Amino acid sequence: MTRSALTTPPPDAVLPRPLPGGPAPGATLGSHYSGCFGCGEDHPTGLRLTAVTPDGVTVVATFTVGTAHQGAPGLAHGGVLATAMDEVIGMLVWLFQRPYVTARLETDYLAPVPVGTVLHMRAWCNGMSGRKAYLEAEGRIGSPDGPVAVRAAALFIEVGMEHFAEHGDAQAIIDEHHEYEVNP
Ligand SMILES: CCCCCCCC(=O)SCCNC(=O)CCNC(=O)[C@H](O)C(C)(C)COP(=O)(O)OP(=O)(O)OC[C@H]1O[C@@H](n2cnc3c(N)ncnc32)[C@H](O)[C@@H]1OP(=O)(O)O
Repeated sequence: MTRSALTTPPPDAVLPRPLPGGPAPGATLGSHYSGCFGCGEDHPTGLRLTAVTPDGVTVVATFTVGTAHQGAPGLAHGGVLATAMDEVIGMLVWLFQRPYVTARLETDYLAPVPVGTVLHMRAWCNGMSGRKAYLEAEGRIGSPDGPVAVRAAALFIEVGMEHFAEHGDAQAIIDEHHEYEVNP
């Protein structure tokens, strides 16, 4: 992965460990919001990704590229592929049981992805330091060990629930996830 210093963990970063009460190995991770473009089951044109965590610290997901996702005729749009990378990384940070948002996303496109492709994605964390999580993802064509078509490195920042209350609709999150409180 061509990664900038901004998405490279510092020497003091630590690797995450599975958290008590987190999903069991092999568990499917639910959507964080039903209206989310990346994972929401109610979104009419979204990617509707679902992910599985094999071990409590990484996630895998598949995304079938459809005609709604084209850039060039017959080929996936690069922005849609970046969205898929952002979302699978977002599903990974959900395992940390604290709210994070994308601060920076870097993407390498290595091969065109035709419509009809099943993209096998994997995301993992390279280290955490304070509020910062340094993350990486890849998408492979056709199978978990197929050719890599897209790679991403990201910096996510932990925020409080007030981030969503101040800038968005925190109540919509709380309505779906009763474990979250805006002013705990
Ligand atoms: C519970 C429901 C979960 C739902 C999840 C949904 C996830 C999403 O939708 S993400 C959407 C897209 N992302 C966003 O909208 C985020 C927009 N950005 C922001 O809100 C802010 O810039 C935010 C929160 C990332 C950082 O702001 P703030 O909290 O004030 O922190 P700030 O002091 O600026 O930065 C903290 C550290 O991160 C670094 N940093 C912040 N942004 C970046 C960046 N883009 N690149 C590199 N470093 C950065 C800062 O330099 C600082 O580093 P240091 O501590 O070493 O000085």
